Amino acid sequence: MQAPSVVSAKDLCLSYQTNDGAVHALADVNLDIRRGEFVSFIGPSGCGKTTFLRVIADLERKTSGDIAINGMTPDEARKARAYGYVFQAPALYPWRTIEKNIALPLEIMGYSKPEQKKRIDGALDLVELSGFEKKFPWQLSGGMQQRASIARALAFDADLLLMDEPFGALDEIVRDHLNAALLKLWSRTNKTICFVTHSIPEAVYLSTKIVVMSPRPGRVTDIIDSTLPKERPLDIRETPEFLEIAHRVREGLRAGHSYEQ
Ligand SMILES: Nc1ncnc2c1ncn2[C@@H]1O[C@H](COP(=O)(O)OP(=O)(O)OP(=O)(O)O)[C@@H](O)[C@H]1O
Repeated sequence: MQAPSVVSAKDLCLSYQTNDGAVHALADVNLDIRRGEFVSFIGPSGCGKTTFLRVIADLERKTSGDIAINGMTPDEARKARAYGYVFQAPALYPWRTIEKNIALPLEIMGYSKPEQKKRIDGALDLVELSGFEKKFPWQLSGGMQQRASIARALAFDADLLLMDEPFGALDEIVRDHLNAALLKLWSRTNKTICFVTHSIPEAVYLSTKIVVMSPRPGRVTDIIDSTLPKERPLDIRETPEFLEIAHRVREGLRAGHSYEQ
């Protein structure tokens, strides 16, 4: 039996109106994401990756077509706190400790102090930052700060995690470590993850499904279901199976690129 649908897009279009005319950020996107999947979105700048996440999060409105999140409209899903959002930069408040940063959205939502504490401790444990709750963001490395932002997104305990290039600004070694940690977190929690990246190895290493996109208009050019096992040590990246998937992603990106003038 198939897992239930978490995100379902049918002929989804979104155009931004600008002084230079309409920008077709998403054109006829059809995509079905099921519970427990790890889906990466990859493509050159401007192909609509962020826009797609923003539509799910109800930060942008579709122009036409349909989008459902857990069977709800984006507006209903936002009110039901159906997802956590992790941005490119950590976006932590420097004057608040790590635990106070994670607590902020929980305070706004009116959780009791003991419930806040339980959720903060649980989220910090998941990103392996227990013991750092009293530190300020500037006392942590870039990678730890990004883990703290992931903890903040996890504190709602939503089934869906939207991650917009969360590790893009980090060096390769830290990124490798966070990729492995994220996979562990994903298999422990069975969350559904939508992850934007520019990196082919990162997309192939993390994903059960890779969505290749191309710009002008932003559209999906290939959807690749990974054949890699769920358990993935970092050296899986040297196996023929891994390289084969990476090759298909690269071909998809190249085909999309030739579309540009
Ligand atoms: N608020 C906006 N108003 C007008 N055009 C926009 C707006 N936001 C995005 N765009 C345009 O829509 C297209 C898709 O942008 P989007 O940010 O979704 O792409 P992306 O694939 O995430 O790019 P990147 O990899 O650079 O983050 C681009 O051409 C962009 O310039």
